[in-house]
Amino acid sequence: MFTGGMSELPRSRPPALALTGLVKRFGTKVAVDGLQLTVPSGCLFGLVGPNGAGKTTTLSMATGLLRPDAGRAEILGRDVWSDPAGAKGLIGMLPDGMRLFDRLTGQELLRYVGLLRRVPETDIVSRSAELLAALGLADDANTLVVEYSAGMTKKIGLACALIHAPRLVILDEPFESVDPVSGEHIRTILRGYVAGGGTVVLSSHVMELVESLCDQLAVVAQGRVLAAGTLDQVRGSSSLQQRFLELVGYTAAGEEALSWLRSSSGSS
Ligand SMILES: Nc1ncnc2c1ncn2[C@@H]1O[C@H](COP(=O)(O)OP(=O)(O)OP(=O)(O)O)[C@@H](O)[C@H]1O
Repeated sequence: MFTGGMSELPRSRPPALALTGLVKRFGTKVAVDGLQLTVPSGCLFGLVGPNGAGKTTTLSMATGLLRPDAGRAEILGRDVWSDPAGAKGLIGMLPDGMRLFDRLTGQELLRYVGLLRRVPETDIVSRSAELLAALGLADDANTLVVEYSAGMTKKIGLACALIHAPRLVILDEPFESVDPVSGEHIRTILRGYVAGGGTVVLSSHVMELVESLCDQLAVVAQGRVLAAGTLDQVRGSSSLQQRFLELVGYTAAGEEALSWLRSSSGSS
């Protein structure tokens, strides 16, 4: 279980995110299996794991989108399930496959989210313009979101997660489908946000990205945390990619695997 940094925190400063004994089953499948995770305030925290490890399910429970079968999720000391308004008011989130009101333009969508989050009108205007410019969406501010590409949709979703300047942002694969230039802009935005005291939790499959961006991380597999802590604590003297493969038990496919695919004497 990860507890890095907690002992130095004053009692009055709860962790940004504390997940305790989280469990979620889908039928007989145990997607999240007693997961424990503590994310200190002010860090950029990466959540990595193989496909089906339980990352999305965990983040959905952490953000109040999915009710756990057991366990607790607390955001800055507020229980997500007994104080949903208090907890959700502190976060911005980019869920996996988020459904947006896509018959609005990008600018209209940001205004709508800003109003829901009680951002003053003048701030909505200035923040929307800044976010759209920073994410390379300024030219498409008046395009309907339904017409956005996958990467553009991801970026407008990220802008929606940030417009109210929350204390914690939880982002499920924020770099998926995003081009390298936009990816660099997103990194800059997230670093600046954390430098200003915010906390980011993001999931990703790209180890190099997590290695270059995150201060701390957790490796999740089969619904449990296998390792967590600072980058150096988790990877030791290996690269994160190498350490990840060791932790999740990667074994190379045998010579005979998919031999038909390598054959030059196929039937057609
Ligand atoms: N709604 C659902 N109904 C049934 N099973 C589900 C459901 N959602 C998730 N699962 C199962 O729970 C497990 C964890 O899924 P989850 O989406 O949380 O993994 P993940 O780590 O986010 O995976 P990926 O990296 O592929 O996005 C998987 O075995 C998945 O098949």
